Amino acid sequence: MAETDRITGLTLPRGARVGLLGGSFDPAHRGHAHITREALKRFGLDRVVWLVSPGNPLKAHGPAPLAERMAQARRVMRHPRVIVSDAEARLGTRYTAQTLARLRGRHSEVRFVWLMGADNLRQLHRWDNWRAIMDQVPVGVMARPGDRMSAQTSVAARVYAGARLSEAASQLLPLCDAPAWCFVNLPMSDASSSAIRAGGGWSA
Ligand SMILES: Nc1ncnc2c1ncn2[C@@H]1O[C@H](COP(=O)(O)OP(=O)(O)OP(=O)(O)O)[C@@H](O)[C@H]1O
Ligand SMILES: O=C(O)c1ccc[n+]([C@@H]2O[C@H](COP(=O)([O-])O)[C@@H](O)[C@H]2O)c1
Repeated sequence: MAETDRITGLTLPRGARVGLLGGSFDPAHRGHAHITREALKRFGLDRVVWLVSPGNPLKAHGPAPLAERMAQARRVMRHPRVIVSDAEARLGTRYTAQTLARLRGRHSEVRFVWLMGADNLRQLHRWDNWRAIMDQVPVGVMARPGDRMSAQTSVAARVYAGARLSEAASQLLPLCDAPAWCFVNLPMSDASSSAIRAGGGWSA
């Protein structure tokens, strides 16, 4: 039986292949659920953890309260292999490079994969210490409307071109040593939190 880590609150079996989907989830929507189900299949993951962020360091406006976003995320994503987590708030980290270092330290026998939509790969080089992200864990990138091509020619994609795994080999991603990244095409969802907020559709 896996033990629950007293700091992160996560119960992750030894050797498990665990995808981390970091996000504001302000609010969570069907696009998040869709890429999560795809990631489980395409990257051969045992679990996906939704890391509900205390606040994206690049976004000027703070999100809705964490408890509301967690509750909404749990309503949107009910799946036996998906965990909605406030581990970043528990760890007191906001920057992904730092979060990964702490998670890897506390769950040293887990194979983590950082997951993100193509829009985030496009701007990854603006994140704090971004190369440390690529150098710590394999990264799985999922197509998103409008960003499929630009992401693949982004700064991060070019700098780490030699570490790209072909889409046909996506199942191997969790077993790769970093740096390694893989872009997968999938039936795309145009859902976005900003569109929901703009439509006034956010209700916790
Ligand atoms: N429809 C989607 N297709 C692919 N990836 C997505 C989609 N929606 C969200 N993601 C990815 O999920 C992660 C968390 O996204 P986030 O919580 O910021 O939602 P968002 O819809 O992108 O929000 P916003 O519109 O406020 O930027 C990011 O890596 C993002 O790229
Ligand atoms: O570490 C950074 O500098 C950094 C900058 C921007 C975004 N992130 C992370 O990227 C994830 C997606 O953020 P968001 O707001 O687009 O959902 C979330 O986990 C953020 O903490 C991280």
